[in-house]
Amino acid sequence: MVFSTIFRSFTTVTQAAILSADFDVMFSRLSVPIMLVDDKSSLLNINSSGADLFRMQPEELRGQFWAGLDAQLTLIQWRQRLQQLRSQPFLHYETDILTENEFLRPVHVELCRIGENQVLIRLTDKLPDRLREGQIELLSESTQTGFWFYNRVDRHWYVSPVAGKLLGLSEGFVNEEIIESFQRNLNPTDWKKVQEVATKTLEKNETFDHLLRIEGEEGSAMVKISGRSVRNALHVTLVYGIVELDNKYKEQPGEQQHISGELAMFSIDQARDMIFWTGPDGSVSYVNQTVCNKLKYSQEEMKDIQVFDFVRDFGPDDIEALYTNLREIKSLESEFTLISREGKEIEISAVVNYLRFGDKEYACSFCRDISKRKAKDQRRKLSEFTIDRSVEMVVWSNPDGSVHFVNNTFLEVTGYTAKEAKELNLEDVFTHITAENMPEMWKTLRGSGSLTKEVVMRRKDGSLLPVGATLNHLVFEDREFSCSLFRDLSMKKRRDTTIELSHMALDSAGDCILWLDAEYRVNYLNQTLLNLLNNPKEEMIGQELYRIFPSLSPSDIVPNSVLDIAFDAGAAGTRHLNLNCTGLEHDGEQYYMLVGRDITRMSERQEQLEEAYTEIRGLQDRLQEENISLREEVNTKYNINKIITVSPKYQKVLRQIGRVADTDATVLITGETGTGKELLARAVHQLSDRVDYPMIKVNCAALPENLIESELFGHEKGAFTGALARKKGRFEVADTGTLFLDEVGECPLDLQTKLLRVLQEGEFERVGGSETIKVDVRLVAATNRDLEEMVADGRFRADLYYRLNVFPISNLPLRERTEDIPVLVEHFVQKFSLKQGKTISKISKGDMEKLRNYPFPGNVRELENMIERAVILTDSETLNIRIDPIRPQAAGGSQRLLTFEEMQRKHIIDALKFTGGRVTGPEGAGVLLDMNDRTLVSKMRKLGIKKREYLV
Ligand SMILES: Nc1ncnc2c1ncn2[C@@H]1O[C@H](COP(=O)(O)OP(=O)(O)OP(=O)(O)O)[C@@H](O)[C@H]1O
Repeated sequence: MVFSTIFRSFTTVTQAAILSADFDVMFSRLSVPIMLVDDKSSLLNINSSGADLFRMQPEELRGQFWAGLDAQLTLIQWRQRLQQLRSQPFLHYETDILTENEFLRPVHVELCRIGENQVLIRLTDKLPDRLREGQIELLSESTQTGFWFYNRVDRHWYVSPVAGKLLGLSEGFVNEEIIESFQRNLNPTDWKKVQEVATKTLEKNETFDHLLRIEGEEGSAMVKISGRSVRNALHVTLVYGIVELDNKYKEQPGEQQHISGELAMFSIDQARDMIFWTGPDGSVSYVNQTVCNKLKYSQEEMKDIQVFDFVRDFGPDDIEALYTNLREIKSLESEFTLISREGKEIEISAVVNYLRFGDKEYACSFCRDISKRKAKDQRRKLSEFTIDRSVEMVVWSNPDGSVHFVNNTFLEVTGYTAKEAKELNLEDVFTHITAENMPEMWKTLRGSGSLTKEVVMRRKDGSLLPVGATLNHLVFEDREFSCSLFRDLSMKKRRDTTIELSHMALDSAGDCILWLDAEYRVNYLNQTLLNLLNNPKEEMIGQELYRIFPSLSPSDIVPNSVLDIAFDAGAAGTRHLNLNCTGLEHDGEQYYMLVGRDITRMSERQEQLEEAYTEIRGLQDRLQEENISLREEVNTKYNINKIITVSPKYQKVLRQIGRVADTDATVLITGETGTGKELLARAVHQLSDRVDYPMIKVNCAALPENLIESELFGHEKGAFTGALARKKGRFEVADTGTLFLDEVGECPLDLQTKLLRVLQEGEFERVGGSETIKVDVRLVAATNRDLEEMVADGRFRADLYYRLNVFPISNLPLRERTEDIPVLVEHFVQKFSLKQGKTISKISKGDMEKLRNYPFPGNVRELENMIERAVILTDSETLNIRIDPIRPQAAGGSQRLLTFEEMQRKHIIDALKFTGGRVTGPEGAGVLLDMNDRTLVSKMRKLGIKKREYLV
């Protein structure tokens, strides 16, 4: 019953408790055979009662396998049992265990699992219970029947005193001597019979009944020995039986009396207790055989000595005091130390009885050797001593909270005396324990077997102390205890605070900190680094280095080195770290610390700076080139900003302009439409000495044939219908300045003749006038036509062509200077954004690439229009541009087919150029285009055409 409680209480014992010294002590103290095995059935611990069943020492058994000791158990069965133990708390079965002498002992096995992988095994010896020797002796005496048995497994003989007497065995017989002694009392024939019977009985499960003549010291007698055997699956384990006098002897009452007296004496002699009869003077009247055996004196020798000779520290005064006491209370219990003949000390516990026969007084003492118990007490004291010196406070308490035991550490820490401590209750000491919650605590403790928590302890002076507590539930000798261990946490708390502070400091450091272990796995990383990685800390600990910095490998981690790395920090983009690597050794382990400074901004600035330098270098180079062509050769009035270019080829063109500008030479600018011929013409004017005088433009293609002459040379009043007043012609207006003849290839042939005259003679007459007018005009002409071809075809006068072609400048199409596209885009975006009041600062890389690859048949004008449209459509910082797919070329011509909108646009612009920007009225573009003025205005708005750009 007691055991089963303990056994069950073990099921709740935690792993920590199993490892504790207390557990070991308790385990070894248990009298029931018990052992602890792991899941591989290896025996971790066994107490001495358990080891006795194997007839071995605990040390010999530890480490052996239960599956080997259990004669019927295989390893597979053991695994099955373990499996069963997962779903049920206990398992029982019957088996045989293999003893040291290779006998099988039948046992009952009880298994229960404790902790994760340990099993507690309780064994119950199933060899038939021995009757207690005392009981047997009683029975023997009253029935005059002797009992005996032979435990074959333990090779243990028991022969009750009556049986011994009947078999004529000598006194003080022990195991091996019994057979020898017995044989001596038998005649050889009987001995042979006995041997045969014994062999048969041990082989089979037999009963026997045998009559033998015993030749004892006190004459011969006929005795009957009966017996039977008990066996297990393999062999007989036990033989037992009785011995009694043959009936014929029993019928003799005198003899019976005699034997009975003898047996009584014999019984006393063989009793386990030491029995002394002593007188008040210290003389020894009688000692039994057990005393002789223990003290190593013979019966005779004992009669010559006094109690003072073998009881330590016991003198005449003591015996007198003892008798005084005995006469009054008749019986007393006391402990003495006996000294054997060899000087060995034997601790005894004695029950001393007072006997009086006539005038003679005796002290009859029944003494039991308690040396073993004393040694145990000694051991207990030693463990208490050890507990007292433990750094942990130990408190054993009862279920009502009253303190059962405290160690010295507890007294030192709390300031209580040992006496005061005994009066304490847990609720006096721990702030969290109250009489109300105590039952709950015990319930939890019983359920889980152990509790660990941080609590606050109240010292005697009322001051509080944080302690770490481990409470264990233990049942010892049928009593429940809580065995609690407390550790002063104030130091730990202080250390924890320091650690916490250091962690906070590391976390709030501006630098990224990463600790790696010897395997280059993450041991710690601070918050700064975590913020960059954007991953939970738990996921990062234990990870390999590349998970943090993919570009780093363990071989890069060299103590005292500095590394610059870039890594992808997700949403935060690419980050640049400057890492300092340090190697450290702690507790014999190697660690590496990487302290990284985020130098992303610095790197970005560096990159920006480098970009800026490159740009500046580029600008410098460009400026240097421009300087050569423009600043050195061209006058300072030249407005370089209006001509945007980075193309070296185009700069050659500009250098030509610079060279010819301040001469009076006629300049012929050729090139595809929209390449900027007019821009070059204006540059020639601006860079010439005539810059302070007007540059007058005449678009030869836009002038109606009937008006062209009067437009160029002017007319007198009434020269033709509608000539209401005299009007100066463009040549006259351009006097001392520059006349720009745009699209000169479109000039009608008769006009070409008149033009030639002006160019050759520098004079002309107004239409309808006779006055010869002389003008000083610098002529710049431009055309997108191949004049040479026209001359060859007779569509252009050769002499005029040579007159114009004094200084030919061939303008480049945009597709031959694609490097100008990005700068022109930027220029136009800026120009139109400003106009539209927008802030557009970006263009996608893809769009820019598309633009660079676009052939721009309409050249810079087409690009300009494209950008203007895009700016109108853009509502963000990034230009929203649509690059039209390239359209086929117009059949037979060099120009591509214009869209309907482009065509309308070109047509309106041409009209505006002709009217000098006038839209409405009799001289407006509406009349030319045969369009209602309001329709034209709205069309222009829709197409983004500004009349002021065409005002002359
Ligand atoms: N290098 C340049 N830098 C800035 N703008 C330019 C450049 N070249 C041309 N442009 C612009 O392109 C548009 C067309 O230029 P321009 O009228 O001079 O060309 P064009 O060759 O005379 O055309 P067309 O043959 O149709 O008369 C104008 O708005 C002009 O300012």
